[in-house]
Amino acid sequence: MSFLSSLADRDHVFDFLVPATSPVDVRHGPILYLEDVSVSFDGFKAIDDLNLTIDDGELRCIIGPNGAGKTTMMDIITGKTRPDTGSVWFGSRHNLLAMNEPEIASLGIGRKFQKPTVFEALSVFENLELAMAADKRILPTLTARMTGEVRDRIEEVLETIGLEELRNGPAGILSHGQKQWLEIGMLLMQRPRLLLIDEPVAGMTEQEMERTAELLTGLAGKGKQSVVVVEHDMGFVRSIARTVTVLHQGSVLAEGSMDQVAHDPRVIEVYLGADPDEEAA
Ligand SMILES: Nc1ncnc2c1ncn2[C@@H]1O[C@H](COP(=O)(O)OP(=O)(O)OP(=O)(O)O)[C@@H](O)[C@H]1O
Repeated sequence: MSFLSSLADRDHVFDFLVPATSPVDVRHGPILYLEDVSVSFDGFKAIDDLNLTIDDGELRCIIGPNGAGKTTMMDIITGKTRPDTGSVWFGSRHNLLAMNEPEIASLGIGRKFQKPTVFEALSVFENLELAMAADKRILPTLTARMTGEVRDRIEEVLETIGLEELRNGPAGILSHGQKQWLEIGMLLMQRPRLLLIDEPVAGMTEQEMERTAELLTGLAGKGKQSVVVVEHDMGFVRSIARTVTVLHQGSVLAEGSMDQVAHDPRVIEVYLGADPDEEAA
């Protein structure tokens, strides 16, 4: 919309009038919208005219070969990398390209990297408590400032991630899978609207993978979170995916149900290999 026509549009809300913390507005569209986004590193186009739309409450899986641009895409959404061109919107109000990383995080976009980074010496409970604290160096319990509201939220999150029984044990003794769930719980403490999760099941046992599938599918939903999962494990993707986006050379090669993309000849050629049923089973 041009500046002049936006002046005439009574519903138009100017960026500078919207406080960074105002709630995400998904009444008229998606929760996340990337349009014609490109970024080059030393002349190499890592993201090339990328278009992506994530609906409110959706659970989307992103797959693609190494170097397809999945991490760079996440970096652009969270403000770590600035694209050369394009636009990135969170709901219809928040222009993410006008914000820095902390501002974007405070809007309710949580990111989980592949490797869990919990505080091993602290208990599971304290890790969740710390995720809520404004000053990460001081546990609220030490200053006797933990409110009932925070305590209730911790209880809720402990139940969601299935670690109630382990609440008082040090996070260091958790299995790899349990650490991943705790870290997801730490993100949930902030009541995010969008979760970006990088390879959640790498290194997990079958049982942990099943539990993670339940956790992620349970988190997604309208009025709850939207979840974007980058994952290489096709069995896991098949078990959780409604819609799969295949990235290749920085743009969307295919999008659809797991079955649709697994049988797409272009996807088979660049990513899945010759036998989609075998690879995607
Ligand atoms: N900061 C950077 N400087 C130079 N090149 C970069 C930078 N970040 C990413 N790239 C390049 O951009 C391309 C896309 O990388 P990216 O890490 O986004 O891919 P990916 O899909 O996440 O891969 P993987 O599945 O291996 O994690 C790669 O060729 C990578 O080498």
